[in-house]
Amino acid sequence: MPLEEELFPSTPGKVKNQTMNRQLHRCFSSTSTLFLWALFLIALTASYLSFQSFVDTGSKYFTASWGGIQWEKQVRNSAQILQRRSSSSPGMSVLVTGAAGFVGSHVSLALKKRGDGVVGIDNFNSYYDPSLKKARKSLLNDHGIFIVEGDINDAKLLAKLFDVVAFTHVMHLAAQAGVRYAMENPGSYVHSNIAGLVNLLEICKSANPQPSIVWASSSSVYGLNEKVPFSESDRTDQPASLYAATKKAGEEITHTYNHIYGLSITGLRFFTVYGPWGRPDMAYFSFTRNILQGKPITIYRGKNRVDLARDFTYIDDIVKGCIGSLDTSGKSTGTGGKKRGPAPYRIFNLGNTSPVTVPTLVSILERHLKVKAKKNVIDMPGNGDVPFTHANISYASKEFGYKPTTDLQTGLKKFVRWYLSYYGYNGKSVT
Ligand SMILES: O=C(O)[C@H]1O[C@H](OP(=O)(O)OP(=O)(O)OC[C@H]2O[C@@H](n3ccc(=O)[nH]c3=O)[C@H](O)[C@@H]2O)[C@H](O)[C@@H](O)[C@H]1O
Repeated sequence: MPLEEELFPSTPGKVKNQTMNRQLHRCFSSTSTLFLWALFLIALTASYLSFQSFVDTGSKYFTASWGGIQWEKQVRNSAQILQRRSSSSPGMSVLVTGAAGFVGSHVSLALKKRGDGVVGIDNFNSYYDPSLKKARKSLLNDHGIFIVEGDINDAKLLAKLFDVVAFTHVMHLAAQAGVRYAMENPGSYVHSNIAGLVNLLEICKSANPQPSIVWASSSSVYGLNEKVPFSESDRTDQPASLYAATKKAGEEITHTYNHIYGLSITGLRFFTVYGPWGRPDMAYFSFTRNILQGKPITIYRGKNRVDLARDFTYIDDIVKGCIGSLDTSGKSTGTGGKKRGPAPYRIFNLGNTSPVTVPTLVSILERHLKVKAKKNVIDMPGNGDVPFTHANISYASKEFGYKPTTDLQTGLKKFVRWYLSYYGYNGKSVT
């Protein structure tokens, strides 16, 4: 009805009829509104209930991805010590975190081969190609090592693992690695290297018996230190990257758990580890891929055109250092989360003691690959890199006879052989 007609009707009778109609209409429309509201509420309740059941199914699925009789059996079998080395050395049962990683997979295999029990945990994140991690996992699986897919931040999962197995040692290698990536994704370093570490230590401190812990720190903690070679007692309070800062924080955090709860702690400062099954994000690996694919490589150069140098350390030497550390770690002293006496707290450099410049690394690769690199040399961007690293290894050598034996030339030859057998000459699938 037009507005004027409603305000000024032409006949009074019409007004009465229209008023009745309007009331009827209002009544009808309020019933239909009610009906619509009821429908809406029913739909809301239904969607809430189906969401709840989705959440339930999800958590059941999550729980089901670990746990259960079969899963526990796999964990127990994998942790079984198969060979005592001597009456004084009964063998270990080791939880290896980051077991599908580069160092983790090598250490796990070496432990298993000499008869120790090994259970792995790895979150298979996509920082680099997870298919390489899956391939390492299947290699370990062939040797009877079970890797649980999970995150070290998952307290329930870690507690369950310690319920099932009384681990004597934890080899903690799970971490967010990479110096320059810390500028892109700082949160991932806090998540794994700080929060994950604390979560793991919380579980270890409450475990009964407490395990001894050996874990991966990094040469990067020396940061802007200029005294060479780097010794464990040198300054480590000038980190050049967030990665280094989180590793340094790890050294302080583990010290606290050693001090308060009597956990035996050994921190290993690895110096640019390389070798077969390595990390695709590292220079030697990405250079190899680019050289073979005919793509240019970027070589950073330090201040005043000085070449950058690293104390590149071959994986087999690092594995020996890890095992030597485990064998000499000594016992944790706490029970029920309470310290009973002082426990060992140690930090070792694991390096090669002979730094090599990045351009030399490239020329060794060119020789092994028989391909010339397309080089693009630029000044080092302010991205967390340090100009050089050089390890003094006398402490590790004294404590457990650490003695690296593979030079860069020999180690890269082994790496290239593995690379070509794994990816082929084109290596197109490498990401
Ligand atoms: O010892 C460690 O604690 C660390 O070692 C490793 O870090 P880095 O020593 O930085 O190794 P890596 O990236 O291979 O660069 C090697 C050299 O190539 C130079 N570099 C690198 C990339 C590039 O494109 N160009 C280049 O010149 C670069 O400037 C550098 O001079 C681990 O990644 C790290 O996780 C940690 O474990």
